[in-house]
Amino acid sequence: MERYIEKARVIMEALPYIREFSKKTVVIKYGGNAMESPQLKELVMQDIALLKLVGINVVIVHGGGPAISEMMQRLGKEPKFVDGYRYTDEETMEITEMVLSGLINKELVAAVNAHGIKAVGLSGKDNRLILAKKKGPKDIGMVGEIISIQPEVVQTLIASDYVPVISPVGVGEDGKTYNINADIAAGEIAIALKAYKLIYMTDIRGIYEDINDENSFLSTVNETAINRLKKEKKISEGMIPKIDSALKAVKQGVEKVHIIDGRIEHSLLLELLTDAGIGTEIARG
Ligand SMILES: Nc1ncnc2c1ncn2[C@@H]1O[C@H](COP(=O)(O)OP(=O)(O)O)[C@@H](O)[C@H]1O
Ligand SMILES: CC(=O)N[C@@H](CCC(=O)OP(=O)(O)O)C(=O)O
Repeated sequence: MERYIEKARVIMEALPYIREFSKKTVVIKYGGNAMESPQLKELVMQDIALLKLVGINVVIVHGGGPAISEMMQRLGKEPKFVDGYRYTDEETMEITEMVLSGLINKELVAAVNAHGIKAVGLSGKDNRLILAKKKGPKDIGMVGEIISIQPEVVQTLIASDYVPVISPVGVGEDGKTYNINADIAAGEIAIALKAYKLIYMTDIRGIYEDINDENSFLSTVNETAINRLKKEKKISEGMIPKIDSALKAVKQGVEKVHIIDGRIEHSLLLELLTDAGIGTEIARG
């Protein structure tokens, strides 16, 4: 009997967290690297179903960098990155839109639906959710910088109990299609929705002072620490847009921002509904 009571205790550990998060909006940035294993992906979908069923307004913003690179290679194109952004010529933009707004977006929607949860896929083009312009100052092709987020369509879906699943492809005033870094899209969408929490699921435990030293893990960083880490060039590649957008979100009112390891089984449940603080918290101040 004690064994069963212990299980009940574990479930009860979630009660204060369910109370805290119920009816609140939580934006989850689901990175391409954390999508690579089909088994893990299924566990992520289970977590999302549970979070939705306990009353959390889950919004998914997905990436898919590795899948875009793979498709480019299949089509004989070599992926190139500049400061963590994909060099996006016209053809790469077409491939990016097909992979992100087509394959990945629809696959995620179907996977959430398979758990009996209502989900609808959108890209930044739907009702001009992500209005963008060409990013400067370097010419990296059709990479976009966000001008504004028009969150009405997402708010409408949330109000009707859907999980919105968003692909980070933006549209310009010029009608052109822009490739937006998914971390930046997630941060801006969280701000526009006045989300309570923003979680970046990635392929590393969180932020390290020294990426080669397991003992240098940082469970919390604030603006001062982030500025120092950047100045000392301790943050590189894909972590740069993540940390920049995370900090911006914290400064613009998102209550809690976390970077977690999407390779850990049930990382979302651990982060949201248990006492186990996994990952790095981006703190205010
Ligand atoms: N100081 C740091 N701490 C942790 N990760 C870092 C750091 N600097 C750079 N990185 C890199 O950032 C990567 C995560 O970003 P990215 O590859 O863009 O992931 P995702 O596809 O999930 O957005 C890590 O795998 C790591 O190689
Ligand atoms: C401009 C730019 O770099 N866009 C990204 C969009 C996808 C993305 O960000 O995916 P991850 O989160 O999986 O890295 C790209 O083309 O890879």
